[in-house]
Amino acid sequence: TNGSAPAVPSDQYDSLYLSPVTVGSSTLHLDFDTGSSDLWVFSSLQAQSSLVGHDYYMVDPAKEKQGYTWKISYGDGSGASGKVYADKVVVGGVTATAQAVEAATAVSAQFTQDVDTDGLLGLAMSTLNTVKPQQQKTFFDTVLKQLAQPLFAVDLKYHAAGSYDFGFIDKSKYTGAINYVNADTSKGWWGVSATAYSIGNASTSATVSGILDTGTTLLYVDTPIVKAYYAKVKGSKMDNTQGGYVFPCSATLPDFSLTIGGVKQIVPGKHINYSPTSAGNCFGGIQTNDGIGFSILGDIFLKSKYVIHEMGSTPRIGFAQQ
Ligand SMILES: O=C(CNCCc1c[nH]c2ccccc12)Nc1scc(-c2ccccc2)c1C(=O)NCc1ccccc1
Repeated sequence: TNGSAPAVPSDQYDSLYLSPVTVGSSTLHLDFDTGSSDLWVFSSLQAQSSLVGHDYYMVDPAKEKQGYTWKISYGDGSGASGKVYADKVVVGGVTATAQAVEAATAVSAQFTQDVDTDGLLGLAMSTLNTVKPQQQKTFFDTVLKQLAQPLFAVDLKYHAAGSYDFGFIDKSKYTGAINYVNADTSKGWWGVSATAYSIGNASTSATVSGILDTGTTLLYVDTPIVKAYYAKVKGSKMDNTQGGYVFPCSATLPDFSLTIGGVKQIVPGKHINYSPTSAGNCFGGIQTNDGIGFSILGDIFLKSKYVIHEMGSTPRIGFAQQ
């Protein structure tokens, strides 16, 4: 089988993208996340006050995986935890009949206040799943064998609705060739490495290793690259109070690219103006990966491409121009 689900920006800045998913008998709007591996949802196990504004999963005690728990925390300090159920999950017509559904009993304020997000659907390797005493499969792993092809394709868009395709490549969603590289899945993520970067039309050799991550909004790369980029943006500065590089909203932003598999993957300058700040300037879509230890190729990087994640005998990533 095959299936496709829309990916709709949650706000005017593309902070995150939401996709409709049937979980049990509820339709929830989840953030598909290639940077983590838990399918967790707001649930009836939480206090009503935490559920205001959210759709949530009505747990059925008969479906509980007794004694199973989960607890996840992310780099921004957000997180959630709870219990585990086995229930039907449907994404774009693709059905997992007994998918591990991680029902929240506690969710951090970062998620509770974001009333549009009813949970996350992890699409990294199942080796990163946090369920104890036994790790559970991601939705993709659960349905893999029933898919016509062992892949999903990510089509996130700039300030517009895109899609996630499961089991097939949609030729109408890209132009030109698909450029494939092997994925490094050894750390549980969809890892890739670049051999150069370019700012405007100046290219520099460098090794940039990172992960593809639909669950992270921005593009985080090594500090020297970030400094070199904003050196080309008049009036830009690192503003610690705002948590990153900012610049005058009228600034012209150069394109940025990473050369992966010998092909320049270009991020248009326009996409690097992420959002206005409360201080009257604009916040950069490229920021430093200080303290993370690798680069995170988040939505800012992804939203100009059609990216195929293929879990064949050798996991591969395919890049094509939207
Ligand atoms: O966790 C994910 C993907 N799921 C995100 C779900 C999510 C976390 N808040 C959310 C808020 C809304 C929607 C989804 C999420 N990716 C990875 S790999 C390494 C790090 C990391 C490790 C150490 C330090 C920093 C990052 C992260 C990370 O924390 N990204 C989020 C982020 C990255 C930078 C800044 C903020 C957040």
